[in-house]
Amino acid sequence: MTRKYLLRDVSPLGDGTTDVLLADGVIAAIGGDAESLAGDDAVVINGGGLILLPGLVDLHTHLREPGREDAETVRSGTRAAAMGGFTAVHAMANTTPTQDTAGVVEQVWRLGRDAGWADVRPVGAVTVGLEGERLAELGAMAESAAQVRVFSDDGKCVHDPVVMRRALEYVKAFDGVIAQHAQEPRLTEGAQMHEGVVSAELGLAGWPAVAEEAIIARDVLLAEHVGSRLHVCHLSTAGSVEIIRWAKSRGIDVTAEVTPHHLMLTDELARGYDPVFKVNPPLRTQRDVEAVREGLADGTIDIVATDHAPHTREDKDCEWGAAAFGMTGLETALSVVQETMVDTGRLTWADVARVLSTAPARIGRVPDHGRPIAVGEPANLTLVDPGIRRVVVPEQQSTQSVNSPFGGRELSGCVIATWLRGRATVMDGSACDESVVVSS
Ligand SMILES: NC(=O)N[C@@H](CC(=O)O)C(=O)O
Ligand SMILES: [Zn+2]
Ligand SMILES: [Zn+2]
Repeated sequence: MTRKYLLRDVSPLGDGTTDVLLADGVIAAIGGDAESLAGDDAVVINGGGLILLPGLVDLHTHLREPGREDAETVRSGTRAAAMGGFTAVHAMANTTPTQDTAGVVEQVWRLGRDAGWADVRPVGAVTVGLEGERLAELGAMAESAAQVRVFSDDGKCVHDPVVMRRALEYVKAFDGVIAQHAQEPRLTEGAQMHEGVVSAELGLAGWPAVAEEAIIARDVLLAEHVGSRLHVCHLSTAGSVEIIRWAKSRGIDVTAEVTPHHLMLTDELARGYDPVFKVNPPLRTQRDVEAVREGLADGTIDIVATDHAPHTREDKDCEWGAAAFGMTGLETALSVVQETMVDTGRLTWADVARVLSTAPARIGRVPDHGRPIAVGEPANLTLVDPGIRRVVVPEQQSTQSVNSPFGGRELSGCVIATWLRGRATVMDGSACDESVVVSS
């Protein structure tokens, strides 16, 4: 039996205020009868001004287990997810061993279930060992207990067009989707950062926008040709937004994600040679940042996904050229979206629920998440205080790694509480310095 929670005067999707009762794992009442049905034993949260959202769903998380438990584990990564307001995460396949068999994806799924912080949906590798040659056992992963629906060689691009075509065709049988890390490998050999004015000045090898755009253009045409569903990971350039806009206008079944860091940060940050800003795809220009914000606002880009990529100090605290690509993001994603998109008037909180919960749940075919806030629905929810301002301290986060590009920055908003099937995974506002009054 989970406890009952009475949320007084909360604002579902930021629209009006009401009382919400959580009991027996579901939303038991909204409005009038919530108070009377609560009884004496409910935990009461006085939520004046707090926004209630469906639990966030991340389509792109690196949990690093099995293989790199020194950077993150399923337990530490999903705890970070809960702190960030997430109730479900997709665990990327670039683990060691690779998540390319039913056995490995079931292991990751089970670790997530046992940890209990958030539902873990393992992503299956497209090719054996992410090597881009032979298709992995996609059907067996789909039919396993992990119920894999998203397949990706993320970290690497499925660059052989025949392999990509076969994968797109194959996953139709079980309503799966191929999530492509769009990076033309020959155009990015040795690349260290975005190719442009700053890379030329710093003398670092450039990762041109066309290396991303060429693969996206090819893949939307392949998806159209075989009538399959395609998802584009961490889209980062203005040109990519244009291609997706064109593809959608033709009716091609493509979805796309942008990361919080590509919504906020630019390649100017590389000037300090601090590898905390080294990521794949690289931070781009202000013009690209404007384009991805606009694409997210007009629906061209479907979702925000974190690409939470924890790395150890050994792998990050070195010279730029030797450092690993990647940055953490689960505990700052919602704040970055609030600051770049809500506080600027580009998205409403209902839109935030769409881009961070409903749409990723739909793309990943995740049951019980991304649902409306309505009586009878599973109580997968997060409660947010948009009024808080907080400085990010990576060492104090729940993720085991400290490679946050937002360390030392002040951000808006903080998660106060998160519920997974009616059980509180975050309750004391521990993700921020302030908390709402909880009495029981
Ligand atoms: N984003 C990154 O820079 N790194 C990711 C791989 C990836 O998402 O491509 C990682 O696994 O570290
Ligand atoms: Zn990637
Ligand atoms: Zn990734």
